[in-house]
Amino acid sequence: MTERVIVVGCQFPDTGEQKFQMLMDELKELVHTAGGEVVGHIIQNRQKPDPATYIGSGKLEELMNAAETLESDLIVFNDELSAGQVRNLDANLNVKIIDRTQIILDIFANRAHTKEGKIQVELAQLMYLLPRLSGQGQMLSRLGGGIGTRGPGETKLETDRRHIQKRMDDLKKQLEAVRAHRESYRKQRRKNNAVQFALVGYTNAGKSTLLQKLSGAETFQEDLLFATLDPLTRQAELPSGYKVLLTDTVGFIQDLPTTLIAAFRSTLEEVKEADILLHVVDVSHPEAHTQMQTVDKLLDELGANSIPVITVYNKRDKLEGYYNEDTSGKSTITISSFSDDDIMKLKQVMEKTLIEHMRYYRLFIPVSQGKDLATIQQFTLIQQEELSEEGDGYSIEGYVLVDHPVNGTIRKYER
Ligand SMILES: Nc1nc2c(ncn2[C@@H]2O[C@H](COP(=O)(O)OP(=O)(O)OP(=O)(O)O)[C@@H](O)[C@H]2O)c(=O)[nH]1
Repeated sequence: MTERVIVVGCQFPDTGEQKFQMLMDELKELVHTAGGEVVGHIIQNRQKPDPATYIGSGKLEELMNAAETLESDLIVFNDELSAGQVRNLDANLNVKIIDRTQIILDIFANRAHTKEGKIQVELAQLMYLLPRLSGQGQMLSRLGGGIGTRGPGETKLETDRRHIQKRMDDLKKQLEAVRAHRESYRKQRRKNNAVQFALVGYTNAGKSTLLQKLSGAETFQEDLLFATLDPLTRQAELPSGYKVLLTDTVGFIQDLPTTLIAAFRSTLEEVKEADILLHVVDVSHPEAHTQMQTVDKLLDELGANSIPVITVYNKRDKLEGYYNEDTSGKSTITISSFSDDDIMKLKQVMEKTLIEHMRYYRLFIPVSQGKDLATIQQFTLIQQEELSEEGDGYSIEGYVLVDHPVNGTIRKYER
């Protein structure tokens, strides 16, 4: 059954008209992603939120009427509500009420597919719930199912504060264990010296689609926000045949509640591990510029601002007319993920950017050294390989990561 949803938002003086509109539109998309249907919206201009009911009493009455006339099952507020506000609204409205954080949590809960993702979602849900437990009776009676109540932790939520605290401690321990496991995987990767590209970008920019096109592998992808909750890593082959790793990351969103940023830190930490970032931008989105700034700001906060970035303006096919390409000197490319030609061009830019961070080598290797030849072919980016006229060996030109163990083998034949 599709829940009928009314969205409610307040515009305060410090939120510009445009930003407020964007946040409201985004909330509607979030409702859609969570499986609901927006049947109405109520907005109010206020100096500050009403401490008791968030919206003013007149608006509350309007909301009560709308909820009845529109036969809505759910009201979603475009902000984080306090426990008191929820309690007071609950007392006036006969409909389930949730806030922006809860709907994001709900979507995360539905999307988590790895152990780490599930733990993080449950932890974030409990962190959200804990300070709001005072009005327990009403809070818990609201957990009747549907949007805002789903998730790995849903049955465990019906328990007291102490129990929740204990559950959180357990989850944190589990998370540590999962992270230790991932850390060992990272060490392995460093040992193999595989180059890692990470896809970052605003939610729905097309990261999962690009990961799939670049790697040729099947990955989960759909036209819904947050299709990607857990990092996904795939292998991709650059034009020279050099193999790199590509990691997808969770989509950024404006004003992501801080509790969520903390809970999803490890997903975003993948970003810091990357050698090069692909910042995917939906160039057809009217707010593309603001979205880019949001991503840049969050990358800054993560301490990932020293990693080279290739800006990928995606969905060029949705643009009418010519898109004026950025010529600021930064690595940028405008593509459509659906064009094989564009994907090839992007791979060329990726290879070019990567080469800037590698060492050039030139060598001659006798045909008798088959094992070394195979190693060099596997671990370096080869630009040219030619059998000598005498047929006794290969001349090879290429690039190698400066700290890769294969440098030892290369040096034996370099000239
Ligand atoms: N027209 C057009 N649509 C695209 C292009 N690339 C991706 N899409 C569509 O955009 C939607 C979102 O793509 P995803 O790859 O799921 O986006 P994402 O960035 O991974 O999204 P999150 O997981 O929410 O962070 C899907 O419907 C894609 O088919 C493109 O170049 N052109």
